[in-house]
Amino acid sequence: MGDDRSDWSGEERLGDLRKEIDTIDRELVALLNRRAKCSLEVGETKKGAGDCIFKPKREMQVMERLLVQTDVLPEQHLRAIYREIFSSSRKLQRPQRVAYLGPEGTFSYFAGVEFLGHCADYLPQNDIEGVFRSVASGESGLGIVPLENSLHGTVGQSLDLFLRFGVRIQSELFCKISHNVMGRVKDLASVKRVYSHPQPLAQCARWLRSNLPSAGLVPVESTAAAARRAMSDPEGVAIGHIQLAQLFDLDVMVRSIEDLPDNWTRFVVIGRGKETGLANDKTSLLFTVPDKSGALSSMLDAFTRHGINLKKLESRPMRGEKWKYVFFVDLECDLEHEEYRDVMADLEANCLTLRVLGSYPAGPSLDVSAEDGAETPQP
Ligand SMILES: O=C(O)C(=O)C[C@]1(C(=O)O)C=C[C@@H](O)C=C1
Repeated sequence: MGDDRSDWSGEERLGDLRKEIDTIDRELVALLNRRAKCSLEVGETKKGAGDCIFKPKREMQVMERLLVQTDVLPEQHLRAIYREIFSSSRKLQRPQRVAYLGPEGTFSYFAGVEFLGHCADYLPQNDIEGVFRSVASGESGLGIVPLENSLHGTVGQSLDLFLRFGVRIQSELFCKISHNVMGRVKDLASVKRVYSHPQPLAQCARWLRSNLPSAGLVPVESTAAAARRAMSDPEGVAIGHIQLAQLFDLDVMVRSIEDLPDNWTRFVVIGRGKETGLANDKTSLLFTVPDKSGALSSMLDAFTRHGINLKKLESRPMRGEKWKYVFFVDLECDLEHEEYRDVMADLEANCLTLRVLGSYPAGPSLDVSAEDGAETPQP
């Protein structure tokens, strides 16, 4: 009974292991502080040189090196730990606000936290224009905006805002979007109202028709606003991100109700700075061409001549000039790197105007639809 020798040795072993963990934790905190001091010095150097704080390519290189080294610690855990180390490091160098399409609980919010960590100060904006404005004015150091969706295509508003604001793309990320039914209703049969943003309502239309045919669909300005409505409606549910349930104290009633499950949104992080030095993977450009036969194809030929892969080509109306268009392209190269100087000259010779929106590393794929967030392979 209580004095079994094997229990005693088990307790001794536990005591020893806890002592070992305490020692390791002391060493870890000492090392984290050493790292933080280094980061502060890096920050001072950058301030002197007018350089930007957020260096996504450098963060990815550090991460890749560490992943090779990891042993029992799974990749996903190491990534989560380092996301927060980088987040703290950036904040130590310069407290940075991150503007996003609010309120707290939207997919933009979760994309931001999943990518930039919890140490940043997230500043909700009423619309995407507010995000661009906040970054361009210097109120926020960074902003996060949706650029395109794998099922619904380009977010035209985001592209158009690049024409009005002189901000640059610093990084990209791909987020898996999934929708859930949440509320304080005892069962589906008692649901009278379904609140959500029009897009999730459309993306779940088939499921709603089959499972809640007599409930009224109530479009609201965001999925977070829907969760707020569901909180005070005993016969209403919200559709949105699963973490809204925790934020608004709702029960998750049904998970992943989207009609097409492979739903990804590409977000970009915008800022005012330009990362220098490290060769990036992608470049986004906007350009205009003369209104004459072959003008666009001579631009495309220039990409072909230099062996540059075009990932995306989109045209948008030019502001204030009807029936004239501006072209947005994503290229698989770092056009701002010195080795592309001649290519840039060639491109400039073939267009009317050309603006580099940013060179940045190819983004990770994050399953922000998961309860605790997780990395998944590229779609
Ligand atoms: O290497 C830098 O430029 C740093 O500022 C350091 C550091 C880091 O903590 O490792 C911090 C922020 C950058 O986004 C990249 C890396």
